[in-house]
Amino acid sequence: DTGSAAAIPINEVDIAYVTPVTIGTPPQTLMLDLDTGSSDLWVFSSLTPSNQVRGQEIYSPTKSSTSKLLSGHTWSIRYGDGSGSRGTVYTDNFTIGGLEVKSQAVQAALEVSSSFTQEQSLDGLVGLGFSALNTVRPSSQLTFFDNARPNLDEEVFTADLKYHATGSYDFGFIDSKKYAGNITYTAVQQSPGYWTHSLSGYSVGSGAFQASQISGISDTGTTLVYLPTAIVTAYYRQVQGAQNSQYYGGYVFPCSSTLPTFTFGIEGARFTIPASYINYTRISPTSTTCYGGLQSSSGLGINIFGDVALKAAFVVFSGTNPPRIGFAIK
Ligand SMILES: CC[C@H](C)[C@H](NC(=O)C[C@H](O)[C@H](CC1CCCCC1)NC(=O)CCNC(=O)[C@H](Cc1ccccc1)NC(=O)N1CCC(N)CC1)C(=O)NCc1cnc(C)nc1N
Repeated sequence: DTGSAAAIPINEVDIAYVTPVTIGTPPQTLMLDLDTGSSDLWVFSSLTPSNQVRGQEIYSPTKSSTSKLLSGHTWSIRYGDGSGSRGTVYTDNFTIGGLEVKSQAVQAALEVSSSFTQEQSLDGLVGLGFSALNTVRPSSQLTFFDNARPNLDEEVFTADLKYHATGSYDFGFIDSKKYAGNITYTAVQQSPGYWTHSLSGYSVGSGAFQASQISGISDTGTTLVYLPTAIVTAYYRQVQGAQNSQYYGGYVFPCSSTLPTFTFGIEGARFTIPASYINYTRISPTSTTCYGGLQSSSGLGINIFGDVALKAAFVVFSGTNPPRIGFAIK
């Protein structure tokens, strides 16, 4: 089997991407954020208090003839940005881009934090990290990818995220029309459950490539790129008027400043993030100060290759044994 579905930016600065999925019988369509940085599939539901729902589509298990309560099971998740949710668990038929998993664990929210309530374009998440990170107790549940894997033509899914445009996620095949040249693979460390791998180095603008192993996670659920302070300061040293603002919680600069590109290595291959991706957003609609798409990871305890980096490449998440991740130019 295979599947292919759109990855649609939820706002004008690509803060996140959502993908249409269907749940249950008859199918209920929700827009979910496919997130390689977590492993819970959870949705706004008919059980979510109405004062916590603001425009989101909801999953109603009672309206699905194929839903089953996974009795005695609960879940509770906390994300890197402090947001979180918790609830109960059903199994039901779940489809992404024509690929169906029967009796997928669908985690119905009984409570969501305010930042989820405020994000009306996001109806939940599909965790595509390793199942070890799943928070359902007393028995953890498998991700959509782990459930689909035995029936996939190839044990892969790919991410083709785009800058200010709709991209795609494919399951079970690698679409050669979506990239140029070769795919460069590198090893993945699957513990504790993220897609953890190393960059082989970086360069700023036309500067020399600095070879150095930089370990981090490729995370479609994180908007920006978070790298070691030394690298980030070297980057913003090239930006007129840039400063690391306590007030804004990161590097900001005059929107009129010229930004260099940022290149990262995967083994021997090189991928360049255009300056426009790193000129992430104005700090307010009328401001002339802009917030960078490249920020320091100090304080996170982990480097994160988020959407700002991933949208500069075609990325193959390979569930083979051992797992690996591949990058290609597009
Ligand atoms: C089982 C837990 C699971 C693995 C969890 N995984 C993650 O946190 C990574 C995961 O990819 C999550 C998935 C997000 C969660 C919010 C909703 C969208 C998806 N990523 C993050 O939390 C990264 C930081 N957040 C982000 O990058 C969010 C994403 C977002 C998008 C749209 C709307 C709202 C939020 N972006 C922003 O808040 N932005 C606003 C500010 C702007 N400057 C950048 C964009 C984890 O590591 N949790 C451990 C954890 C707990 N507590 C804390 C405090 N930190 C933690 N790391």
